[in-house]
Amino acid sequence: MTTVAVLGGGRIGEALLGGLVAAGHDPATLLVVERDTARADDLTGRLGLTATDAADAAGRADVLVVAVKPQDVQGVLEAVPFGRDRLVVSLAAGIPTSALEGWLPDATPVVRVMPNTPMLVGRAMCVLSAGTHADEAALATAETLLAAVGRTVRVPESQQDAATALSGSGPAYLFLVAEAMIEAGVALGLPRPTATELVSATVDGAGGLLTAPGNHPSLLREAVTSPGGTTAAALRVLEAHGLRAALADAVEACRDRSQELGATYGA
Ligand SMILES: NC(=O)C1=CN([C@@H]2O[C@H](COP(=O)(O)OP(=O)(O)OC[C@H]3O[C@@H](n4cnc5c(N)ncnc54)[C@H](O)[C@@H]3O)[C@@H](O)[C@H]2O)C=CC1
Ligand SMILES: O=C(O)[C@@H]1CCC=N1
Repeated sequence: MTTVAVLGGGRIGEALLGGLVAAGHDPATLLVVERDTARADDLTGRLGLTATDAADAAGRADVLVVAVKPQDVQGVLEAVPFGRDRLVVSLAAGIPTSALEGWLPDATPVVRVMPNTPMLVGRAMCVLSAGTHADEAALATAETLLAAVGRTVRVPESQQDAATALSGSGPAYLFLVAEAMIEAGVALGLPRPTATELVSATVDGAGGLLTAPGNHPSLLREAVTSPGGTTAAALRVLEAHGLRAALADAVEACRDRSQELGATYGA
């Protein structure tokens, strides 16, 4: 079985490790490098895996997953003593494969991934792009790993900023919508726990419909909307307030910010 070392046992690192354990990956083949020792102890206690240092991880792992904050990636990679070939899978937002390759020994295969936080419940959308030296086998290895925590899709690296604007940051847009709906329900007199349950179940159920094979958002919206009915009254207001334009501008702003962050790493 592939030995995987995750550098950074924070939210995303824990989600990946927890997903791999839940998917049947032998904890004896999972390593975490986490500088917060209390956190490392918590992870090893709960997941049965091993906490170690970067040198040991680099010596033992076939795949090194980078799950520290973007500003910590260079330091972490440059501290790793690379003795043999291994695949590096980076989950760090905005850092191009060219920068990652520059911090690693020549010809290291690198796969850049934009995950999202539904990884915490095994329902991530992970968007993958191969670096210069990552061949089909390297991409397939990364996909197999990430399939333990959700879905995967490959894109050319030039599309990573746009992908970030949809699936990477997208959960936050939907949580904002959920918050606003809950507040609106409370304003109409619903108890907060009831409003929260109604909205959470609705978002979950709508997501289930949306991801069912053959469904399309326009058709699903039509199916809810009786002519002259309640939904039509609500949609008219949303359109009048420019919901589509607001989302288009938000996605573009996110893409632009992702490009700006990438430029600081030489993208
Ligand atoms: N939170 C999100 O929605 C998304 C996050 N990402 C990316 O995932 C990565 C991780 O993000 P989070 O898990 O949210 O961050 P986090 O802050 O929860 O976790 C990072 C962990 O790395 C540890 N760490 C930092 N430097 C270290 C070092 N030198 N050696 C060992 N451990 C070290 C920290 O103690 C911390 O536990 C980031 O690069 C972020 O861009 C990507 C997509 C979505
Ligand atoms: O907000 C951010 O920068 C990160 C990247 C995608 C989601 N969170």
